Amino acid sequence: MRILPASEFELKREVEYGSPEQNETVRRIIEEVRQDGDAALRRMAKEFDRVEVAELRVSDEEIQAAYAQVDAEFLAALRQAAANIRAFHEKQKRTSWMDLQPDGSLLGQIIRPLKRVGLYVPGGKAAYPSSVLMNAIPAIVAGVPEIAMVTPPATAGEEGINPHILVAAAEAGVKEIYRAGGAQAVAALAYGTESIQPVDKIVGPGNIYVALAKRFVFGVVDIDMIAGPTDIVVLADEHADPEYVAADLLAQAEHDEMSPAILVTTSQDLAESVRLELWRQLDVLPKKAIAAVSTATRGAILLVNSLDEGVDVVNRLAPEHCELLVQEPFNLLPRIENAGAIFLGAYSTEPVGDYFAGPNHVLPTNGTARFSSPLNVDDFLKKSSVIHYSKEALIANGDMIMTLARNEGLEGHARAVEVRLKKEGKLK
Ligand SMILES: NC(=O)c1ccc[n+]([C@@H]2O[C@H](COP(=O)([O-])OP(=O)(O)OC[C@H]3O[C@@H](n4cnc5c(N)ncnc54)[C@H](O)[C@@H]3O)[C@@H](O)[C@H]2O)c1
Ligand SMILES: N[C@H](CO)Cc1c[nH]c[nH+]1
Ligand SMILES: [Zn+2]
Repeated sequence: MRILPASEFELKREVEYGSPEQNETVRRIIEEVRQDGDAALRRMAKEFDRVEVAELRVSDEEIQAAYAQVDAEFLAALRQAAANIRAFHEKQKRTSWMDLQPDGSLLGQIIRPLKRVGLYVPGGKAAYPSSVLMNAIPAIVAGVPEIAMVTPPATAGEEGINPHILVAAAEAGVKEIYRAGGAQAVAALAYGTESIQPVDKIVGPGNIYVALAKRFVFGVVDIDMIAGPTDIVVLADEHADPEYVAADLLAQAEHDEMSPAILVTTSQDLAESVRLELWRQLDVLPKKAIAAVSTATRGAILLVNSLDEGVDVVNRLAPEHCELLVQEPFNLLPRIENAGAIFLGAYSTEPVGDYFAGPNHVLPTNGTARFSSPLNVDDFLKKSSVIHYSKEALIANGDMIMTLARNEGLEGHARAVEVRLKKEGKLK
């Protein structure tokens, strides 16, 4: 991994989001699914996942049978993670409110769950039961009545949906699951096919094809955010342990060849030792083939003159994950403005958040933490404003409303008020 001054570093962002070829592929896939429905999903399962899919929907029997294929240790850990995620998201719940004014008018906000949402659970290079929980639990806490989940029909060349994914879905309470991945699954959720009813919103992370497809269908349905290839920035001082830093960078670099893993440090010594550690740890990493590409092409070790400069670099990069491996992490916390999730101190390694602590791991990537938030209960709610004006309130404020309407040249708006004031004999 290259070491360079932070001032010389230009992050390779997906400015146009994906290459022209990837955009073209996704456009074609979406069009084919719109035209051919289930047949297109089956064709693409063959083309991209190398499997024949007969039945798109996973049966209840298959879901139950998956329990026999997972061990007790996994199930216990999954259940504890689910409890932690549920407890965290319960705190995000909101309630409708109504405010009665002294003049008898009533203003308020009604909050309702979305009716039908689609969850994308990635599964191309690795299977992500943790992403099932992270997608489904906030939707369930929000009270969404219909949840459809899609996930690729093969993972890492192995045919079939990984049983751990099915068990995670069952534990979370998701029953409607389809064997479809990539852009084609997103298109199916947005437009519907013979087997898949369209949804109101699509959430969940995925690779560049999934992220692009979500962007394409936005407007037909809502989406949560662009949660594409994962990324991490570690801000470390001379007190950080190079073994920990290297391990945490690789933990994200192993997700995807497109995943940036970046160290920002005030210490030249740490920079050198992390580079050595990275070589050592990469060499024995099972996902070496992926992490070697991401660290070489997107990774970097950036030198800064002070932690203040380091914080500025973090805010400029706006990472999905930011680890503060410094002596006093809480001192820096208030200044980290752009980050999907912030991990403080040597023992808060990023996988604690990926799997277990409770906050959501579906997070904005590619610098979108400047304006997007982690997946949360609000993503599954919609709001309606409630306005009730009493006769007294309209009489008291009608003049001002008419003034504003006439200022915009909208006489019809003014008259809708005027007609009422006239009838009440209150026109000044
Ligand atoms: N941001 C987050 O919150 C978050 C969370 C978890 C995972 N992730 C990311 O999710 C991604 C998972 O990626 P993945 O690939 O393992 O699974 P995936 O399910 O996202 O994508 C697999 C699908 O991509 C499609 N595909 C693959 N190659 C294609 C091609 N050349 N043309 C068209 N379609 C193609 C196939 O249909 C395949 O089923 C990683 O980038 C990981 O970093 C992000
Ligand atoms: N780091 C990924 C994006 O936040 C989530 C994940 C799932 N499993 C392992 N990691
Ligand atoms: Zn991860």
